[in-house]
Amino acid sequence: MINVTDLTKTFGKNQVLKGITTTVERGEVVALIGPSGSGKSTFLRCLNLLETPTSGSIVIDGTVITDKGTDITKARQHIGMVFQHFHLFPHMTVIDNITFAPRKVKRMPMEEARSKAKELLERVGLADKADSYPSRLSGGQKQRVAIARSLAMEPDIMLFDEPTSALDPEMVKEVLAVIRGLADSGMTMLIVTHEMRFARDAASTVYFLDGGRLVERSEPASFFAKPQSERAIKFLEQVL
Ligand SMILES: Nc1ncnc2c1ncn2[C@@H]1O[C@H](COP(=O)(O)OP(=O)(O)OP(=O)(O)O)[C@@H](O)[C@H]1O
Repeated sequence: MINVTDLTKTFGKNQVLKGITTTVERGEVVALIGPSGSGKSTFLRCLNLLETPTSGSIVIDGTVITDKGTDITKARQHIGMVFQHFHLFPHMTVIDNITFAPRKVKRMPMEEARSKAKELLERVGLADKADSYPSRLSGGQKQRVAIARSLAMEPDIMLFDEPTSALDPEMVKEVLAVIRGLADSGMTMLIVTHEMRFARDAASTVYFLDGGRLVERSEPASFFAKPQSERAIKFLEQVL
């Protein structure tokens, strides 16, 4: 579904991604872990062209999105992204946040968009918050609205960039439960996370990045039981 070949990204003189090659299958849930600055977010952001790769290629469902002349808006329609800070539209109600893109981009009729939004709110446990404004919600609720808003575009792939890092500990669980539900439903997902337990329990594959390289790519059970590289061993000693 996603084929990445020899992907590099350089900011000024800083080569942040140093040739990443990998394949993500449909339905795979990839947890991206590694030390701060190892390139996890940059890798994720390259997948929906929030960062333009310096070299290499990314092919999603047969479309080379890294070609010059790629229609970025079109490429992004199939990829949802959820950020650490929720980026909700503050002056719109929850339901208007969710219906905005389907109406504007897909030209979905209002009634259909609202009915889909209500289903999504149900799914993330916020059916009673449709008419609230984001400022009235807790961080965990805001993040769940952000997830519903991404899902409203019916993406094939969801990208999560540290979705729980800005949340108080008691809210982490509710957001991870929603993400986990999505994983169980077969959504293809890549998640940059510092939640090792989540990576171990919910991911199908763990990517360990270090210094801009994909150092290990394995099933969580084997990665956490027996990491192969010195760097991963040291990293896990620090975080577990
Ligand atoms: N827009 C940018 N301009 C310049 N440098 C950047 C930019 N984005 C990221 N970097 C640099 O790229 C490197 C990797 O950053 P990235 O955010 O991808 O790492 P990360 O592994 O996600 O780290 P963290 O866990 O701390 O979020 C860092 O040195 C960072 O300063």
